[in-house]
Amino acid sequence: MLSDQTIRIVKEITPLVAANAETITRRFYTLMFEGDPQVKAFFNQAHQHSGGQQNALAGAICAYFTHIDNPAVLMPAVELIAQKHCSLGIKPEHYPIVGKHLLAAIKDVMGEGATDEIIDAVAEAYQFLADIFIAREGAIYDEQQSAPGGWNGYRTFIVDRKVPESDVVTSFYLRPEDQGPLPPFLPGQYITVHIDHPTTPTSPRNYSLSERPGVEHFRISVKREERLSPDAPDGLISSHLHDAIQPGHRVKVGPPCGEFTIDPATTQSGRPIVLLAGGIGVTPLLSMAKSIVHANPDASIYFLQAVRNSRVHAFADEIENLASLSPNMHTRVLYDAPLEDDVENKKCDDVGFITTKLLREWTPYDDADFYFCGPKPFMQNVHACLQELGVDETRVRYEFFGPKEELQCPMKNVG
Ligand SMILES: NC(=O)C1=CN([C@@H]2O[C@H](COP(=O)(O)OP(=O)(O)OC[C@H]3O[C@@H](n4cnc5c(N)ncnc54)[C@H](O)[C@@H]3O)[C@@H](O)[C@H]2O)C=CC1
Repeated sequence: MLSDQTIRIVKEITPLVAANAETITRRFYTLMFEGDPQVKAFFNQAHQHSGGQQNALAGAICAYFTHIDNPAVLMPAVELIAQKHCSLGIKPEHYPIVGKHLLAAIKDVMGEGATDEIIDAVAEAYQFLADIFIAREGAIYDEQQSAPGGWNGYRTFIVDRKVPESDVVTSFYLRPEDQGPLPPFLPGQYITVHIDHPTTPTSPRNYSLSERPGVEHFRISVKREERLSPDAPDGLISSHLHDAIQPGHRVKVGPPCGEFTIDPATTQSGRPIVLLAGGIGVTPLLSMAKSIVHANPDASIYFLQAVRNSRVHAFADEIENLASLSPNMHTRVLYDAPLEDDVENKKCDDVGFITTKLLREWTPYDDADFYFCGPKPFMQNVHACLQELGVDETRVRYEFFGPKEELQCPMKNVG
């Protein structure tokens, strides 16, 4: 338990820390990458470059400090972060490194305001949270290792097949080089892929599994992200996967992780499931839909795919084929930038973005569980529509690829 004094001090400094949180986290990453450059390998530099990682950490610190007297409300966020940490191979020995540089960053930013008493309180609070993460991550590593076909760290996989799904999305079918079994996973989970880029040292990347569990391969479906400039880290790995990784090549893969999941068995209850996919956010939702249909062909599923147009529309046939196996699966396709003959050729059901009206008319919104994934503006839009329909937050789940972000006001989704 944290001491009362620590709780009191942390509460007192929370407004000041919140006002300076991003300055603190930017300073923190600078100090850590200078002082302990070996940890840089864990961090996607595209997320550093965009500021997403710094924002996510700032949000996490603010949330923790705000709820310091009731950390139980942080458990969903702890689970999300613990799963990401395990996907990257974060170990107990990394926590003192982070703690040291975080305290130094707080001291730097707060200056003389950071008294010894304050620094001691923050150190105690940090250690308390670190111990929670270390315990949970230890349990996840144990589960991964002991699962049939499971492992810890990296296992070598062979690219078996490479299948274009649209102009921008390509699927990679991966099978273990050792020909051993694959572990079970929950639909919605991601794997970690580590490839050595020929010119640039890079960190591993998470990709959602787009197939259901129980088939003989893992499948990831990767969107080619735009390279903003030749030096920018954005799109470095996705372009390399598209251009250079071919069938027969080896990649290192970390075991399935992630808490944006659905247990197909729960769909036996008859509650409808609404899956709303924006762009490449379709990948975890496709795995969910296939798993549910496999477990319960009669399940009530509403699968909406929002994409720009037919050129970038991945999995159109796969989703239609799936719906043909399931009498209660309803599909809908929205294009917001249709090509000239897309509407005429009935490639989409509607033109535009998702609206409250569409969800009201097409989904059993007063009863269903909602899962959505897509680019941030898409998720903000869906979230606002669901709020307008009065859908309770307990029936709403969504996932950000990469560092956690907020859909609404900061800290709203932490509890
Ligand atoms: N959950 C996550 O964190 C996800 C992040 N992304 C990232 O977002 C970026 C764009 O992804 P793409 O697949 O190219 O998506 P995209 O830009 O093609 O958009 C997909 C669909 O989202 C909807 N959408 C886009 N902007 C909207 C807005 N302002 N309001 C309402 N709806 C909107 C539209 O229906 C659009 O067709 C990529 O960099 C990708 O990595 C993509 C999917 C999931």
